[in-house]
Parts: sequence; C-alpha cells; structure tokens
Amino acid sequence: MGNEFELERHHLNFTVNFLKAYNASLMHQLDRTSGDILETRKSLNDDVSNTFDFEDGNVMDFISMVPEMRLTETKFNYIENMRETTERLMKKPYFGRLTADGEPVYIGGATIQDNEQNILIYDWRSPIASLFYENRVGELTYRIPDGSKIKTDVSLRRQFQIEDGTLLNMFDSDLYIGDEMLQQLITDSSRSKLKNIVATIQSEQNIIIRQPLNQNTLVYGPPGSGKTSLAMQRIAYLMFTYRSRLKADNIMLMSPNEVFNDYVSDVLPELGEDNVKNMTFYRMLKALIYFNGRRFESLADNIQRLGHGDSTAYEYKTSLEYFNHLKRYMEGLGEYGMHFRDLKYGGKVLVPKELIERVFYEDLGVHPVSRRLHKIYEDLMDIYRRELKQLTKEKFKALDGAPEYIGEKEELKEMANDQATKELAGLHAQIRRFRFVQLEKVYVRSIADRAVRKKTIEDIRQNDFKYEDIAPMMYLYIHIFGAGDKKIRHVIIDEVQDYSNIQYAVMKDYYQRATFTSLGDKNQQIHPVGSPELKVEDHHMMHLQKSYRSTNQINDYLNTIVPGGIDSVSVDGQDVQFIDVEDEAAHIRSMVSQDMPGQMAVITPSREAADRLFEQLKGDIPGLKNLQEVDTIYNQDYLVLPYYLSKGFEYNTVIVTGASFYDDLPLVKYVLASRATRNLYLLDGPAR
Ligand SMILES: Nc1ncnc2c1ncn2[C@@H]1O[C@H](COP(=O)(O)OP(=O)(O)OP(=O)(O)O)[C@@H](O)[C@H]1O
Repeated sequence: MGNEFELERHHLNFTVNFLKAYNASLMHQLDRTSGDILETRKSLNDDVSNTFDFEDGNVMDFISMVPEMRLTETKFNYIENMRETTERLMKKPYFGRLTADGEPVYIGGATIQDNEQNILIYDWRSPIASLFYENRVGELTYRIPDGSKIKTDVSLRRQFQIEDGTLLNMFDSDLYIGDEMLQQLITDSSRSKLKNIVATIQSEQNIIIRQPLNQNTLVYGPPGSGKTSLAMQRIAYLMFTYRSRLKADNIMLMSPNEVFNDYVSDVLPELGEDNVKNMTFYRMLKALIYFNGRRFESLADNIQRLGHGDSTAYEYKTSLEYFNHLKRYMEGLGEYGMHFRDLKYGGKVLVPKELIERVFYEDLGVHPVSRRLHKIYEDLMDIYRRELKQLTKEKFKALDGAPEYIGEKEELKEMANDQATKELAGLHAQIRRFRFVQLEKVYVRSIADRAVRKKTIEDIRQNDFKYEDIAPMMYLYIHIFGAGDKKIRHVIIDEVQDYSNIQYAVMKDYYQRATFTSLGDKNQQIHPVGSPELKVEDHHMMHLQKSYRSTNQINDYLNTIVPGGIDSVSVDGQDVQFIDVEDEAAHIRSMVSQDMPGQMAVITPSREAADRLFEQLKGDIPGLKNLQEVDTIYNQDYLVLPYYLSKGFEYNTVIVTGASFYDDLPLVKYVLASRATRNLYLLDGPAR
C-alpha cells in the first residue's frame, strides 16, 4: 500500500504539473487571441469608416471581416473555457481511478488529453466512468452512446482524497465493505448550500442520473436519499451527453420556491456547467399575459389559509374527478361553452360579443379552437389598426387646425399618432391579452360542484383568485390558445409530490416538446390538505431506498412517523431531543449560549410565530435571518422560518418550535424533522 500511495502521489504530481503547464499555455493563447480581437476591431475602426457606404464598398469590407471575427471570438471562448477547467482541476484533478482491462482510468471533473491525445482524466459523465459508480470490481459492463454494451474487467477501484493538489488519502474498494469517502462527506456539514456529490454517487443514484433524455422518469425516494442532488447531477450529465442539442437554456428546473434556486445554485458551476433556467409554478402564470392584473393567492398564503380554513374547494379543484371533468368540458368547447366579452373603447362597444361568438362557432367552425381564436385575434387587430388610422387622422386635423400649432406636417402627424395610440392603448391591450375571451366564465362553467362554483364566482368578482384556481385556469388557457414554451427540451421537477394532477398536466402541456425527470416523496407533502397521488402512465418509475442526510438517530425517529420509510446508511449522533418548555425563546437562547451550532434553523408553525421569535432572538444570534416568502437569497447559516418554507433544505441543527401543532399533520412533521443533518430538537411551549 505504501508503495502504491507513493506511485499515486507521483502520478498526481505529474497530472497537476501537466495541468499547470497547460493552463499557462492557455493564458498565453488567450493574450494572443484577445490581441487578435483588438486588432480586428481596430482595423474595423480604421479601415471601415463610421458611415457605411455601399458605393465606396466599405460595407463589403465589413461583411468580409465578420466570419473572421466570429471565429476568433469562438476560439477565445473555447480557450477561456479550457483555462477555467484546468484551473478548477489543478486543485483536484480527479477523485477516482479504475483499472479497466489492465489500463488505469482516472475520473474527474472534465476530460483532459495530453499532447499525444492520451486521455489523462475522464469526465465523470463519460460512458466508461459509469463503471466507477458501480462501486465494485470484477467483470462489469457499460453502455456507449450507440446503445451497445462493453464488457470490461475492472480489477481496481480507488477513491482519492485530494486537496489543493495534494494527495491526503486513498481507499481501495476491491471488496465493497462501505464507502469511507461517503462517510466523510456525510459527516461534513460545513456548507449551507447544496453540494455536489460527484465523487460519491451511489450505484442506485448513478442509474437515475444516466437515464436517456428521450424518456419521462419519475423517481420516488425518502428524505435525504439525494433527489435534489441527483436533479443537479442529472442536468450536468444531460448537458454533457447531449451537448450538441441541449444547452443550458433548453433545460428548466421547477423549484418549490424562489429561495430554492439559490440553494442549489453552486452545484452546476462547480461541475463546470452553466446554471439552467428555473421556474416556480406560480411564476409560470406571469408568462401568460391574459392574467395581468388578476390577483392570485401565493402558495404560502394558501397553506396558511388552509391550515385552519375550509378546504372543500381546494380538495375539489385538485381532485382527479374534477380534472377529468375539466378535460371533457374543454374538449366540447369547439361546439359549445365558449364565452366572449364585448370589445369596447371609450364607453362604446366596438365589436359585440355576439358577433365574436358567431364568427367563432359558425364562420370558423371547421377549425380547431386555438386556430379560430388566433384568426379572431388577427381580425380584431385589423379593426384596431383601422381605428388607430381613423383617430390619428382626426387628431391631425385638430392639431393642424389649432392656431397655436405651427409645427412641420411630419411633426404633427407623429404627434397625432402618439395621441391616438395612447387613447387606444386599452383597446390594444384587450386584444393583445386575448381578453375578448371570457376565460373566467369558461372556467367557472367547468366547475360541476354548485357550492364550489358559487364561491368561486364570488371570489373572482373580488379579483381574489385562489392558488387552486391557477392550475385549471392555466390548463384552459394553454389548450384554448395553444400556448407553450417550445424551447425547453427537458424539465426537472423537484418535490413533485406537492403538485396536483392538473398542475402536472399544465407543466407537461406547456413545455410540450420536453421530456421530464420528476423527483419526490409521497410522504413529504407540506400542504396541510395535500392532493391525490400523481397518475402518470408514460413515466419510467424508479425508487431510491437509502438515505444519506441525517444521523441514524434522526432516521430512527423518522421511521416512527413513516414506518420503514428510511434505510439509513448514515453515521451515529445524539438522540433526538423532545423538550417541553415554558418559554421557547429563552430555551433557545440558553442553548446557543452554551454551544452555538455551525448552522441552525428554527422552524415555526406560522409566519407570525417566526416574526415573534426572530424579534426575541436576533440580539442573541449574530447574523440570524428571518426568511421571507419573497426572498430569493438563501446564503445564511442561522435562520428562523415558517415550516412551509423549509422544503428541500437541510441544516446541521433544526429546532422545531410548537411541535404539537403538527400532531395532526404527521407528514409535515416528517418533512421538518428530516431537515436536520446532525441535531434535532422538538420544542413545545405554551405560547405559539
Ligand atoms: N451519493 C452521495 N454522496 C454524498 N452525499 C450524498 C449522496 N447522496 C445524497 N447525499 C447527501 O445527502 C443529503 C440529502 O440530499 P438531497 O437533499 O439531495 O436529498 P433529497 O432526497 O432531495 O431530500 P429531501 O427529499 O428530504 O429534500 C445532502 O447533504 C447530500 O449531499
């Protein structure tokens, strides 16, 4: 072993030196290329005068320089990319090694070749690297892009602990007896944001990461089984494997809330990839301009309201029964049930709804619904343009006739047009936003339950749309108007159990050209009412069993809430503490004065409780933050937050206050308790 360690140290030095030399040469090339870019720009300035002149021919000069400019800039970007990669790798070129068919295969954060095209480091996403994540040796196979399998004799699997280019330790796993690197990572809770798990991906996780792009995948796994981590590793894998057709802006990450995006934002850059687009279900609504000006309840407000309010409407609108009814109703809209609004301006009806309805059902009756609406849209835009022309003429006449205006005719025309456009802005917006369709009425008619329908009408009259109205209204909108985002090719949904069947269908139908990887846990619904299980027939189902986040003691406690939920592969820690206290704030104060944890979240049963506790504790805990529903930045070690904002995160120490609040909400308690990596305290005090 001693000799082996020396050999590996030697190899590491060689690799680091190679990377340093490579990096230096890239820096040199960068200088030269940026010099070339400057040179081209300068000659553009010198040779091609500021005013383009076809006769003089300088436009042709300019055009002839474009390909060269593009080429130089592409080259610059490529070199800069490689420079960043080599710099990243100099500190930790690789984390593993295999001996495959007698040849060493080092695995790290990117593929690096020497001058003779020998591969010094294999990217962890390359096909052969998959063997490393099998976590065993022997006769193994891996798949190459054409689908065929390659048989390989793996005689060695070695993990390295490398810091700042120095080999600290290595572990051989010729007999798989447990993963020491994994154990070390699990005990490291020094970071508050999500970390990448590239060096210790487990074989059941590896299979999920490497699922093909062209399939929908649904993954269920208990708390701490790595679902969020896998979501990020999978994005990196897809971007590498399908790099010719999948760029960062073709991938969408659906997050449970806005802060979550910041929580995961370090992982992809660390893996050498750009962050992808992100979205929340609530934010999707903003892209649909029909809904501008409509006030929709946020998820946080919905959770608070339904924590102790009447949930009949919520249950109805998130049920499969209603969804099926809605689909049938929508399919019939081509024949019956579409509602329109008069197109008005200045108090007069320009196009009556009866006319729009007649065109929709009679004149355009042979076309699909969305086609008919787009045709009507075009016709109404023509009417708008005619009105604009007419009004501009009138305004011009008035301006021209007024004695105080003695401007040029052109100036007056422009002024008249501005005035008319302003006056008709409301009319233009009605058409542009498709407001000639009365979507609210169509929606209300889709509700079969009379009491729910009545209440919905009252709410809509007050411009008080509830969270559960968003999905059916968006569903109708997407299908009626044929709306969607075709650029997105893959969607990753985390915490998928928090979406109803209608919400899921909205995402699927809006990102209509995308395949989906959805991850969640049926036992982790944070909503007090919850919704029925997802029915997705065309998804490849996968399950995770093991959990890596919390200590064995915390996992044991979690298993008392959901029996057999978690297969713990973690480390031992202290027992879970259940404490009845008179004054929760005083208790927390005394706890932290004795021993301040590295990171801590105080989770409360409501926003009011969070605000109160924050006021009581902020003087005692430096840097304490009261996390808000609208926050977008996560980076904080000490937090107070209401329970519904804790989704997906983890903290070294979790203090759940008002613990008995969750006695009737065991699955919410399950979510909160599983946020703790090391220490879990469940406090109960008289005051909430
Ligand atoms: N293969 C792994 N190697 C090292 N750490 C891991 C591995 N898999 C998961 N972890 C760690 O376990 C913790 C939980 O991971 P993650 O948050 O991705 O789980 P999750 O399934 O999304 O949890 P939850 O459903 O509770 O939100 C994280 O600290 C993560 O780094």
